Amino acid sequence: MLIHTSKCSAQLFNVLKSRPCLRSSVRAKSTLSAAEQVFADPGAAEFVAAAGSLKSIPMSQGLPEVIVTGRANAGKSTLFNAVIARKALLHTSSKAGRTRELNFFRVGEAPGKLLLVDAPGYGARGRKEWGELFDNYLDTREELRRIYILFNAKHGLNNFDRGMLEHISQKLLSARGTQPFTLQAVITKADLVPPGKLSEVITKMRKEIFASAPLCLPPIITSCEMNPAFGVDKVRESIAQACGFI
Ligand SMILES: Nc1nc2c(ncn2[C@@H]2O[C@H](COP(=O)(O)OP(=O)(O)OP(=O)(O)O)[C@@H](O)[C@H]2O)c(=O)[nH]1
Ligand SMILES: [Mg+2]
Repeated sequence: MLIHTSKCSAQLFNVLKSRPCLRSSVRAKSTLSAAEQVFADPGAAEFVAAAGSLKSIPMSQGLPEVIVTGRANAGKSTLFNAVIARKALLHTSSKAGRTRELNFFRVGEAPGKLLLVDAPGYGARGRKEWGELFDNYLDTREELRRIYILFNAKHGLNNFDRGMLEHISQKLLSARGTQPFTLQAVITKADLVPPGKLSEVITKMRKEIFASAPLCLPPIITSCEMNPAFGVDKVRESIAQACGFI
């Protein structure tokens, strides 16, 4: 892991801000206030349920939902903790394979504004049954508004990632040509790439994502290790928009 001195963080932040293709990660003032309102009360967020099988997926609460996916250890649970501004509502670990069920979290005071759904990772450390559970959820959940697919900036995309992008792409359009939910890419752990290489790394990942999933929304770049965390406001804004608050 790179050690990030404040000078290094400042340099990284400048790279992130200056690149046109990364500018989407910088605050969009016009829409931020609505997103800020949705996530204004971190203390009100609550764990709702865990589902290890299709049968145990909780009844819909009529709230819009977004789900996260990505290879094991991509930073899925950490990102959702950052989004709701809670340190450890979701369990994270340096060991891949920490999240093993679909975990539902309510945002906002009951009855709530929306649900965040944390999912187990896929790839070499994933399991077939987790993939089936994830697919079942996508195929049946009418409240699903957007899938967030995360890629570690340090590792780039591998064949599992490309396969997952292609797989989800097939579900993005219904037989009638409508889009029941959308797909948003997120590049995590930007702090693990040397600032001088970040633009090149992100440009390459962006092209690869588009090649496998042309309908995927262009990546939001994040780092939850930077202080303050980078790009999380943009993810909040994206969730609020997907769920109809903007
Ligand atoms: N350097 C750095 N580390 C991060 C970042 N985000 C998450 N991590 C670390 O990456 C590790 C994995 O994070 P998790 O959030 O548990 O990852 P996950 O994708 O939920 O993992 P599984 O549940 O096992 O699939 C933890 O040690 C986190 O602290 C980031 O932006 N930068
Ligand atoms: Mg996790």
